[in-house]
Amino acid sequence: MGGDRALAGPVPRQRGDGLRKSRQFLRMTALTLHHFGFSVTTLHLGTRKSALALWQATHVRDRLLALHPDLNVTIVPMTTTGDRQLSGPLTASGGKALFTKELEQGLWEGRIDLAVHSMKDVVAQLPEGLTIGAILEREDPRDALVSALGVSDLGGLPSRARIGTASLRRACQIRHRRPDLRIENLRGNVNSRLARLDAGEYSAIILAAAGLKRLGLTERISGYLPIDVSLPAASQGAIGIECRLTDARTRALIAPLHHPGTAQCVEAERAVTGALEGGCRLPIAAFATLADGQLTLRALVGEPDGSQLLTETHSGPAADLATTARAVVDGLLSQGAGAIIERLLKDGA
Ligand SMILES: NCc1[nH]cc(CCC(=O)O)c1CC(=O)O
Repeated sequence: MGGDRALAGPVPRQRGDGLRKSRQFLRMTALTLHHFGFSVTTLHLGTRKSALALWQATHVRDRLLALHPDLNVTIVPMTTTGDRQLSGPLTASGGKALFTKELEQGLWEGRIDLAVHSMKDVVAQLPEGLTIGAILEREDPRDALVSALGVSDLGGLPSRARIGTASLRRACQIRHRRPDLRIENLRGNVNSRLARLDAGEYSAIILAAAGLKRLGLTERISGYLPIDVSLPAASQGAIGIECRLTDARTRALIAPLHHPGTAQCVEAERAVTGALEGGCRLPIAAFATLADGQLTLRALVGEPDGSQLLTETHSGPAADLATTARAVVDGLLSQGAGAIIERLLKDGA
């Protein structure tokens, strides 16, 4: 390296040489320090400020430090537009991109190197130049019932009981089984939703089991809604780490956290919601499992009032998950999902 140049004598100085040399100097310094047991690698890890987001960020930091003891990881809590607008239905206020945009801006500008997200909150189409560098092993994907009286399933709730959820997906599936229940809008972070239940506003609320478990609130779960009662949202329970596409160093550092089985399921689920313009403006669910290299994908599109609920399930080799996802989407469309989606998107616009 550089030897040929030295033998060839002085080289005319070129524009950009200085910059290249100082970069090279920094790199050599880092390598030398590393050689003597020092490391100057610091990663800035961006996160939202909710308790769940901070738990997830801390979890990713701790797992990175366990893998790379020399690494510095600085957590950078950021406020997103979505966090500032926590009133009214999510569907009316611009959707879930609002929860990731500021973090993605931070990645773009180099203020952070990683952004930790619930994959459920990550939109189908990532901004240019960014990638999900790792998806962690999924936590419990089910929805959980948290009820004031400890009722553990939908059937045990009294007639006309008030149920808190802001999710069209949850509302549609609950109403399908129990048209008498009164679904009421409930937004906010996990702890504020629990506080409103405790204040007596609802008989029960529905939350992702994953969030409750991560926050050490497992004992608040009155019962788990089975997958065939409440099909989960695409990616529910999975944490993703977003980074710059070209940031090879960061991508290499997080690569060991990647869980390929979870990633395949999440990819199949997101293929369905992506193809159907999903997001949180529609009652739409998608959930995949893997067994012996076979991926089974189930998805659902419904009417918010629960009057219609279309489901489709297909299996195929995990290596060919795009074909399975396509079959599920085509099946839903041939059952009439297109008309439901078109009408709901028009009404919501
Ligand atoms: N929409 C908010 C959100 N995003 C991710 C989770 C739960 C954790 C997860 O799915 O990984 C939650 C809360 C909830 O749905 O109860």
